[in-house]
Amino acid sequence: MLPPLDHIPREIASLGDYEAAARQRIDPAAWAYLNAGAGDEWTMHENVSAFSRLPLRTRVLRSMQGASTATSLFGCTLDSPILIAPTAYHRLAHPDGEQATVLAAGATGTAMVVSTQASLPLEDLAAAAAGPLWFQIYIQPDRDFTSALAERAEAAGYRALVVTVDAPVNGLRNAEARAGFALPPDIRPVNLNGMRMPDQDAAIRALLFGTPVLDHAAIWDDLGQLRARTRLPIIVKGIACPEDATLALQCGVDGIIVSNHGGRVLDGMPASIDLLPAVVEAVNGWVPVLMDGGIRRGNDVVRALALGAQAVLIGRPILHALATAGALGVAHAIRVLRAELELAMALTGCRTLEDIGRHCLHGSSLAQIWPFDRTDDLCLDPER
Ligand SMILES: Cc1cc2nc3c(=O)[nH]c(=O)nc-3n(C[C@H](O)[C@H](O)[C@H](O)COP(=O)(O)O)c2cc1C
Ligand SMILES: CC(C)CC(=O)C(=O)O
Repeated sequence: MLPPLDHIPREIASLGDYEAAARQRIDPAAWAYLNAGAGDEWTMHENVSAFSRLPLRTRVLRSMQGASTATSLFGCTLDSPILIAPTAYHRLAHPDGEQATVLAAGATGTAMVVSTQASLPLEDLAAAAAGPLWFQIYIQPDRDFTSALAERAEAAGYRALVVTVDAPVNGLRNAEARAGFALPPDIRPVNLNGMRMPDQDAAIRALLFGTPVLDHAAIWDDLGQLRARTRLPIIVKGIACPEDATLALQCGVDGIIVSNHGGRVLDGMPASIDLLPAVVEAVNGWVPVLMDGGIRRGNDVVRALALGAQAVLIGRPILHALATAGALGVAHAIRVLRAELELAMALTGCRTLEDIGRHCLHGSSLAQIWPFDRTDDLCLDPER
C-alpha cells in the first residue's frame, strides 16, 4: 500500500481521481467498508448515474458581476452549499482521522457533520474546528445515552444535530463480508464509550424480528422527544418519501436530508436525486431540504439545487481525499468541487444560488422524476 501524499499531483484533477488514488492507499478490507454499498450495489451506482439523466440547460451573455456560491444554513455562514456528510471511522482512511477532515472543513468554509461513530472524541474535534460542525446522532437503544450525547455535542459547540433514521439495522454488506472486514482494535467508536452495544450480527443472524436491535429501534416518538431535549436545530437524515417528510415536519424538525445512505442500507432504492423532488414538494418550503448520494461533480450540485435542495453533502469522495493526502487532500477536493460548481453556475447563467432553478435542466429529462402537474412552470421566462 502506498503512503499518503504530502502534495497534490496534477493528475488529481477531479473527485474521481481521488477514488483511484485512495484505492492504492487503503487496506482492501477497510476499502470494502469505506467504499462499498449494500447487496449488489445497484443503488450505490444509481446514485451517481442518475445525475447523467438530467442534462443541463445553458444560458449565455448574462452578467456574472458579484457572483457567489455563499449560503447560510441554520445560522452557519458557508462558502458554498457543499457540506461534508457524516462518515464513520476516518482513522481507517488516514492516521489523523477526523482531526484532518475538521481542519480541511474549516480552511474551506465548509460545515462538517461529525459521525456518532467518529474515531476521535467529539470534544477534541470541536476544539480543533475553525468552522461550523454539526453532530450526527443515531438514536441508540439506550435513550438516556442518546440524550447525553446530544448534550455533549451542544456543550462542545456543535451547531446542529443530524439525526440519521434510515439505518435501524446495518445493510447487507456483502463486500465487507467477502473482504473479511473487522474494525482494527485501535479504531473504535470512542463517543459511544460506556454504552452497551447490542450485537448486530447476532441480531441479523436471528432474522431480525424479536431481536434486541429492532426491539429498541427508534420510532417517530423518539425524534419528538429528542426535539424537546435540545435547543440545537434538528436535521433528520435519511428521508426518502413525502409521507415521512410530512411526519418529520410534524415532529418539529428544522431540516431534512434526502438520502439513501449512499446505497449502503437498502439496495434497490432509487437514486437520491430521483427521491428529492417529491420530498421537496411535500415540505413545501417549511424547512430547508438537503440531499446526499452520488454527488461527484459541480454539475451535480447544480442539478440538486435545481430540483429544490438547498445544499448537498458528500461522503465517499471526502474519505478518498483523506486517504490520499490527509487534510490537504480534503481541502483540495472541496476546492475542486466548488470550482466546478462556479463553472456550472456561470454556464447555466446563475450568478447566485438563488438563481438556480428547474430552468437549469432540460424539461424532457424532468418529466421522468417530477410526477406533478408542474411542467407548466419549467421556466421559459427569459428573465430567469
Ligand atoms: C464509510 C461510510 C460511513 C458512513 N457512516 C455514516 C455514519 O456514521 N452516519 C451517517 O448518518 N451516515 C453515514 N454514511 C452515509 C453518508 O453520510 C452519506 O449518506 C453517503 O455517503 C452519501 O453518499 P456518497 O458517498 O455517494 O456521497 C456513511 C457512508 C460511508 C461511505
Ligand atoms: C458504523 C455504521 C453504522 C456507520 C454507517 O452509517 C455506515 O457504515 O454506513
